[in-house]
Amino acid sequence: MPTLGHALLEALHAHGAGEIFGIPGDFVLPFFKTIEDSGILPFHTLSHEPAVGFAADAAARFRASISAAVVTWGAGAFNLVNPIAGAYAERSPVVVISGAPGVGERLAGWQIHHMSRAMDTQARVFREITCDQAILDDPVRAPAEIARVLRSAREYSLPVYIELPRDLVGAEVDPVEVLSRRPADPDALGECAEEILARLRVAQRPVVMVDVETRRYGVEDKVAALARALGLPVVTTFMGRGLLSAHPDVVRGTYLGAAGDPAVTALVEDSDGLLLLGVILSDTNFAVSERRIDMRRTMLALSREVRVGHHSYAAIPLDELLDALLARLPAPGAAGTAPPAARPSTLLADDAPLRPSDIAAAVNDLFTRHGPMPMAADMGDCLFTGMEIANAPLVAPGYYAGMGFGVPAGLGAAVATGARPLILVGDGAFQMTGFELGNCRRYGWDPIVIVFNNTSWEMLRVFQPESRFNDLDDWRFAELAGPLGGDGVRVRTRRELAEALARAHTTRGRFQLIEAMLPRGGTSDTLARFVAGFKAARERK
Ligand SMILES: Cc1ncc(Cc2c([C@H](C)O)sc(CCOP(=O)(O)OP(=O)(O)O)c2C)c(N)n1
Ligand SMILES: [Mg+2]
Repeated sequence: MPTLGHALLEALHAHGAGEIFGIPGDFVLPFFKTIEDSGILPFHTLSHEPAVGFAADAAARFRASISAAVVTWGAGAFNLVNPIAGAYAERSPVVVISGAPGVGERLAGWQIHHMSRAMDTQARVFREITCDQAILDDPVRAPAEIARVLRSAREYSLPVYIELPRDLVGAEVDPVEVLSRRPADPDALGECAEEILARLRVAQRPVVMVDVETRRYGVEDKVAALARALGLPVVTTFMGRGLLSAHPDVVRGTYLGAAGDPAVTALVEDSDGLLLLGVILSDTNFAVSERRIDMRRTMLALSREVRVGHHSYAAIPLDELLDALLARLPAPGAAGTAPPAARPSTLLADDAPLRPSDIAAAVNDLFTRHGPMPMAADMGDCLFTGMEIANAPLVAPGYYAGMGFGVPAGLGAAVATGARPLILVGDGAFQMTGFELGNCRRYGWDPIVIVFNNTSWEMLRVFQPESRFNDLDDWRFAELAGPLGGDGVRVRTRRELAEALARAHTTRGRFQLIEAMLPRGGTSDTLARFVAGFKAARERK
């Protein structure tokens, strides 16, 4: 019989986890020992638990599978709350595993170190930001508990919580079985698919909009096949930027309402048959709409439910819905109807001072010459600038909007994809988690990192220009790169940026930090339009 620690690791692997991120502590040392000795999953320690959460979240997004964040009880786990709240908001199935006091210790009656209020306080906190939980305090029940929780993570594409008492890691248990995901009721599935197709057929201007769940459930190819079979255009949401990047013949662009491409905005807002696949109805996706979306003419598949107009079908997994729709259509023939994506802007490499949109142009040129890199963006103007980069795979906190995500997410991308990532991060966000780059050398990661250094919390300044607290000091990040194991360069002009990016691209084995100096008060074109759209939408209310 395997030990509980082994069985849990084997179960993570069997359910699709590809790696573990974590930081040990005395309550989780036995499990970390099992992780290290067993070699069942590669594991990477980072420097602060928020980064562990962000890296695991990004790995889950790029893998379209579960990932694991392993921490100690109390001080470690509570550091994980914010990234897991963000993973819940953006539907990323991170498995949180927290070591915990042993079963015997809990009965001793002491206040145990790392405890905040009570023995179950931590579990109660995580109950609010995970879809399922298990306290593995009984070796007999533990395998079934693990199986149930891991199935929940995969079915709902949401984080789950497992608490592992340190004195049971070596307990003998039965192996964990892999429970199959619960299928839809065939009749309900058929009725739902036929109703959607009937509505799309009578619509004059049907459109498909995709968001994060199409990545989480690995159905981007099926969505592209559906669009081709029906001859429909596909648009992504702000959060869904980078989706279907392998299918440029069907993707018309990203819907940003008043802040986006007017042709894409009209496509969505004039549509009389909007099929929303995995779309989160959030303000960041829709608040800058020039006109409200008519929900009577909208079909929304999200969280294993399908809403058609104002009635809904329960327990309809997104992949099964797509299979049911495709089964009722002729095999997708020719390529989609999207015109070739407009060639993204290219950089005029002259001595003009840098603006954020120049960074997008420089990255577009790099991707055109050498192919796209997996991207991670933080919150801030770097994310809006990212909307101006060609539709390449991108992870970003587009809805939860938590800063600190970018650098750790880029490290998670390096592990999950095995490719060299490009990280876009503002100076404020870099102050939060940028130092995690110090972990690159021991793992051989060599991301290219572009720091948008405007010595400012610029996004806040755009909303409230009169506040002086948005002024940040100049931390001279490029000079910090060397001691952390990378190379850093500060650039001020478009020519310097182009040269630095070319040099970074040919330098492997060390992270490359390009500190782009930007003026306070200047933003990307997209952020300027987004804020104007947000303010206009607020005034309309
Ligand atoms: C963890 C955290 N703290 C605070 C915020 C609020 C906030 C923003 C959002 C609106 O809530 S945007 C922003 C400034 C970002 O500064 P920087 O990284 O330098 O990027 P840029 O200068 O491009 O704005 C803050 C502080 C946040 N989103 N996440
Ligand atoms: Mg800034």
